[in-house]
Amino acid sequence: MSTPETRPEGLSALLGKRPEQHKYDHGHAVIVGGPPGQGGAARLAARGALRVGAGLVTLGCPLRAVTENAVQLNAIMVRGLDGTAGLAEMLEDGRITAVCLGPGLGLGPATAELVKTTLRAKRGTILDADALSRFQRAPQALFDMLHDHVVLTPHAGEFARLFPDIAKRHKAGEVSKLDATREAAVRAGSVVLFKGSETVIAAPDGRHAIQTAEGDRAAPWLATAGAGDVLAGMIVGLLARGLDPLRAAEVGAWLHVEAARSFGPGLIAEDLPEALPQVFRQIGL
Ligand SMILES: NC(=O)C1=CN([C@@H]2O[C@H](COP(=O)(O)OP(=O)(O)OC[C@H]3O[C@@H](n4cnc5c(N)ncnc54)[C@H](O)[C@@H]3O)[C@@H](O)[C@H]2O)[C@@H](O)CC1
Ligand SMILES: Nc1ncnc2c1ncn2[C@@H]1O[C@H](COP(=O)(O)OP(=O)(O)O)[C@@H](O)[C@H]1O
Repeated sequence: MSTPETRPEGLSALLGKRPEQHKYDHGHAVIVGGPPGQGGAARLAARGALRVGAGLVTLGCPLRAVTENAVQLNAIMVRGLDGTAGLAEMLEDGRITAVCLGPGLGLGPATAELVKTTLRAKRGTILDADALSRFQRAPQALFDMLHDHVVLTPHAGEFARLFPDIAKRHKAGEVSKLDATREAAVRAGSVVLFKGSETVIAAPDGRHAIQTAEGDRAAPWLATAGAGDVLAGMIVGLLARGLDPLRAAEVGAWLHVEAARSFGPGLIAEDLPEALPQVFRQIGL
């Protein structure tokens, strides 16, 4: 089976770095992590953001999780946050260009407050994992807060939590994955990236992209714990670098599959960020 090439256009211009630029020219991405013992997902996301080229990456986490994170990170900075007030204070720094919430964040009430605080700061924002699942009981409360610089990245389980009626119609074969994702994007009022071996990305204005990892482009090794956390990190890194939400999601999804294909069988989530330099070489950066 021949799968169409879905390489986004203009990658060199979007991803390259010029000699006269310094790290702040490539943006500062923040990943908000969760409690001690659950930091792996946020650290994976942070590594994805750094490898995709964000100039600076900080993992913000509860004060009691600082030691665990700091002993495992070097190029990625760690900052203890005293709850939502601490996050709000951090986001007063206008050089922070994008924020990722969800991987390993937990499903408690604090997650909803951190999401609210982040969305008020009007930065490029990616909401994944627990930042989506936390709103299962009241998805509209989340949609009411979203703005046009947000990307939601649900897997099928998370998609069904936020858009149960659409998921039901999709499961019954009444709507395609593309139409389901487009409807979800309109309802949410933000870009939605619906994950899977076929990853569909849609914006509320109807623009869309599809990244297929099937047939010639199959990458079944991506079905491994933490692969989605790395994808969230790659997208926040691209948002931090100034790509618009649809482009960041599209380019991130393409790089994610290319990194998996470049590494091959045996892939684990940690390998994905480390495979990016090889992909960048292949596309001539
Ligand atoms: N190394 C780590 O620290 C990891 C931490 N993780 C974190 O663990 C938390 C829970 O995330 P999970 O996604 O595991 O659990 P969730 O509770 O979000 O979803 C898993 C449930 O959804 C169902 N489901 C339906 N369709 C699915 C699909 N296409 N893909 C995945 N699940 C589907 C599954 O059957 C399962 O019952 C998140 O905070 C996440 O970031 C995971 O990402 C795994 C790796
Ligand atoms: N069989 C598959 N083929 C290609 N890509 C896959 C496959 N299964 C999962 N993926 C991709 O791997 C990632 C898994 O993300 P997710 O389900 O959120 O896992 P996690 O929460 O463990 O990180 C997504 O980007 C998804 O598109």
